[in-house]
Amino acid sequence: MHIYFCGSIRGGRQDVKIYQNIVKKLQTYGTVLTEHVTHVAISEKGEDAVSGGDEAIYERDMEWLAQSDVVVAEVTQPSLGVGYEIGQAMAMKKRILCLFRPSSGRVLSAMIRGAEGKLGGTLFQVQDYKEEDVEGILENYFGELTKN
Ligand SMILES: O=c1[nH]c(=O)n([C@H]2C[C@H](O)[C@@H](COP(=O)(O)O)O2)cc1CO
Repeated sequence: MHIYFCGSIRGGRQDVKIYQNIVKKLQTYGTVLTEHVTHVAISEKGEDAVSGGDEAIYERDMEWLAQSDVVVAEVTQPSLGVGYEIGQAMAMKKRILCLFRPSSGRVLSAMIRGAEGKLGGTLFQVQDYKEEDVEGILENYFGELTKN
């Protein structure tokens, strides 16, 4: 299974440790195409080791998104890129799980929360979670997926 993980980069790197935990768990279910999102060496300036710059990053990521079987997005730290990836993934009719921590004190964008169910059935889901529950949430989600 190919998994596309979305997490904030230029939107701010505050949650990078949480991304690491999520991706570690995701790697037990398949290949995470975007593991770099969890790298502490990538600052909020973005990747600087990609020759071809932002255009190459965009093209690589859209290609990975197209290849993915499931998209998991941590949406607590607001990020234009993550919002864009989710919109594109919806247009591609991908299976998408958005994870949000209400304990952050933030209120999730209506363009994400309000899109729940819009692809029909459970294709687009938003799940509120606490950090300590994330493994169980992913176990349930991927358990259901592999049943189908
Ligand atoms: O350097 C990058 N590399 C990269 O893969 N991205 C992608 C993956 C992330 O899920 C998302 C983060 O978007 P943003 O940088 O706007 O927070 O965009 C984004 C950047 C920088 O915008």
